[in-house]
Amino acid sequence: MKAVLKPEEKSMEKIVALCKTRGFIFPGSDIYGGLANTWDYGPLGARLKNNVKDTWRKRFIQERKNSYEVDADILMHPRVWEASGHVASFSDPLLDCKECKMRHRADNLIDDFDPNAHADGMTKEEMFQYIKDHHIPCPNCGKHNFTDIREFNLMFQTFRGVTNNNKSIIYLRPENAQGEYVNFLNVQRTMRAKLPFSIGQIGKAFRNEITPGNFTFRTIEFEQMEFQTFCKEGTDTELYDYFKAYGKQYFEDLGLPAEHLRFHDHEKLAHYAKAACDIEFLFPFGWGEINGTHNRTNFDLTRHQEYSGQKMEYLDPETNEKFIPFIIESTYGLDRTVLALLSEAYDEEVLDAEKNDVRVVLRLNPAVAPYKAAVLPLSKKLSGPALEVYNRLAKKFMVDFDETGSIGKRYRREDEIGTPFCITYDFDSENDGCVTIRDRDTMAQERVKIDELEAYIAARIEF
Ligand SMILES: Nc1ncnc2c1ncn2[C@@H]1O[C@H](COP(=O)(O)OP(=O)(O)OP(=O)(O)O)[C@@H](O)[C@H]1O
Repeated sequence: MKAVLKPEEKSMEKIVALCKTRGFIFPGSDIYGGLANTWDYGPLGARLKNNVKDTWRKRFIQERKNSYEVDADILMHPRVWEASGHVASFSDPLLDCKECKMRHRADNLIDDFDPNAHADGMTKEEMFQYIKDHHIPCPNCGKHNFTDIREFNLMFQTFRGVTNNNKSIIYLRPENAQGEYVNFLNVQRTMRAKLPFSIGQIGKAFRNEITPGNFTFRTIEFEQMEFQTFCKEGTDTELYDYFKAYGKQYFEDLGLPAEHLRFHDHEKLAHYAKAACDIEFLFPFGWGEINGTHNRTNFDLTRHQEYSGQKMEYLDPETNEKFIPFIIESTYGLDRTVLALLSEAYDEEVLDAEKNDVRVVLRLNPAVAPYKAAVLPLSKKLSGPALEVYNRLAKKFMVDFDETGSIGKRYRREDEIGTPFCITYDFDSENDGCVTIRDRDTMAQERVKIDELEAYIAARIEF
């Protein structure tokens, strides 16, 4: 069901507040005053996130023949990041305000000043000149007095062993992709996979982002759901177009409406890429990338062959040709997807304007809602049999149980956390073996047999 509020009518402050008060997302290291751009998922946020992972696994691994999941280590051989190009060039263009000492990303300063300026197509020098020519002020203090632009590598370094010397440097991976690429041969051989086949992975990535994050949109630790399709050159463009559309459909299936999604084709491409496109979502703060699809050619495997000395070739069983496959990458930011779902689902419905009665409701797709249902005894006297219903359902689904407060208040609490079905056990239930199910979105109620509850819920939470 569509939200009553439009994206521009939603406030990030209210969404952040709801996330904090209802146990979705807390500031990281909260009791120490927080740590910039880190967030912890609470009981409901962790459920929501896991449910999104489940939907992704279903669409990308389970329902696709020739798709294999891996779970590679975060710490990899340092040569991996030399081969991938991250050591040399995974950096942001930064400058400091000489007046207030605030650090900024040059491309963000320009894009915030004029969204049509396309800073992603500019060199460092062009960005500096643009900022100067347009006299762009510091967003913090309003003055225009910046340092030169410097490239700042985004990889977090750490050391293994006891000495902090160059030899022992290792990196926290800044993307999942390399874990899939270095396992290309292992997966191909063990699964006897034939091209085109895909390797997917869900895992953490780390980037030393210094710019403000817009809640969980930009954090220094985040999770990606990645899908790499290995293919023969010549079939790459068709697969690239296919995965752009597949990704958009996945987001729509999750409940993000087509009018709040758009493709953003990249003008400036990384030196190895043949094509790149983001899927952007309309957040309350504007459009933001939630997915990237890239035609990476055979760059990555060629580089790994060069740096590792291992042949990364595929032997075509039909033609007997040997070649290094092309890769179509489709990468999904899990935290950004969760934030998009929360933003889209957040809604306020005026039930009675005179009494200022506004219902806050999270219209989450039931497939990802933290609780699938809540069991509510009408009176505490009914807690015993209601608990039996709860225990039965809890074997199948995440279910909440709430016996405190008026039934109206309990409905509202469940609305706020997106529980699609409230199951009320009343005095008639004892005699007729039925309960009342109230629908979160329509608030319509219907009487359903307790024995049929499981099938009722299962049919409505399928993805
Ligand atoms: N700092 C971050 N915090 C949360 N999610 C992120 C972050 N950086 C990237 N992602 C997610 O990982 C996905 C793939 O990463 P990719 O390297 O393509 O991002 P990116 O183009 O560098 O993102 P951006 O331009 O916003 O920094 C992105 O589509 C996004 O959803």
